Amino acid sequence: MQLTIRRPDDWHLHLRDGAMLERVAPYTARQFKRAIIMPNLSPPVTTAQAARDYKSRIMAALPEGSDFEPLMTAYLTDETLPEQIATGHADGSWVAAKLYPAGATTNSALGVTDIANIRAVLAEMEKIGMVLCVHGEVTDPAIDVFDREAVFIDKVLIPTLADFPGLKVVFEHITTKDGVDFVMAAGENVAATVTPQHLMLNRNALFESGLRPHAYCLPVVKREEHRLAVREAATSGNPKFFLGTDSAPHPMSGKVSDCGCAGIFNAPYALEAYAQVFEEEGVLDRLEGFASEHGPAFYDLPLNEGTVTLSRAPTLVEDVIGEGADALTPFLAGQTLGWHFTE
Ligand SMILES: NC(=O)N[C@@H](CC(=O)O)C(=O)O
Ligand SMILES: [Zn+2]
Ligand SMILES: [Zn+2]
Repeated sequence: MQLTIRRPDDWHLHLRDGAMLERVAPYTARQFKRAIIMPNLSPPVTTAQAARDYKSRIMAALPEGSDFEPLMTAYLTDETLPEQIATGHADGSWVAAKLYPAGATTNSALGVTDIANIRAVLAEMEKIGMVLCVHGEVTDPAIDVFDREAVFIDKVLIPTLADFPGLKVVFEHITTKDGVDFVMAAGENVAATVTPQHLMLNRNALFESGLRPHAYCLPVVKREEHRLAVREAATSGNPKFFLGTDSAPHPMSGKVSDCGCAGIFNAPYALEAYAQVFEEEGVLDRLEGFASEHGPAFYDLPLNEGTVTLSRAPTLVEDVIGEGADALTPFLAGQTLGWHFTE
């Protein structure tokens, strides 16, 4: 049995830089035509020139003959100017801007400390129809880590959309029923991406017979009721929900440590993982919309030409890729998936 779908895109991806970029880019380029490239490098991608330079480094890291297309993003800070964002959008340097609440996740220290500081930027983005990608978690240490997404909706998203009702927002990597309900109730200008891990894991995975650093990402995986709500939304066929892996590689030395980094490296078998979820839900016919159609429609980009094919054959995920301190543990390491990506 084979499943052929229009070539998909990844609407939330970390490719990193330098040697790591060279290692991980081929995995994404193999499965996806385009990806929204997260700007949380160190230092972050805050200028159009930095975005163009980073895009060149990504292109140089692609395998011979690849037609993969990186879609670049701007990292918003308290100092970002509206005209800077608009100019980079108009000249094609970036397609979206990313809001990291300062301190919320990996390399977010220079993010936005208060949404009030970027009001002029948001007004400009609303005017020009530019997408705002959001890491939707509050950073208040008084808020339980499992509640940070839900509180962000009430404290930040709802008031921001009340002020900028036409702003296009992608609520990235949603993890909760609260996130699902919010996106469904919002206007057509609000959508969400969904990762494989938030479809497959609940918070028990963090502690399964011991502490599991490779199941740790942000937003942290939640209770089963939330996983089920996210799964139902992603597989419902609703065009507000689309594929964004949030593949976020960290070397072993970063993951397995006294203070391990957040991030799951799921790029190598991303489509196989999503296909498994859609098959389990009995809606394989909806995978194409989720993976290849809803995202371009929201971003006002053309659908990809061509197809990819998955066959109904086992794929064993390797335990580890590479060696020593630099090794990468892929998502679902050591497990067998029911689908195999062929081309
Ligand atoms: N998702 C993660 O756990 N980590 C991401 C950052 C992010 O997307 O929040 C990373 O860059 O490592
Ligand atoms: Zn994030
Ligand atoms: Zn991310």
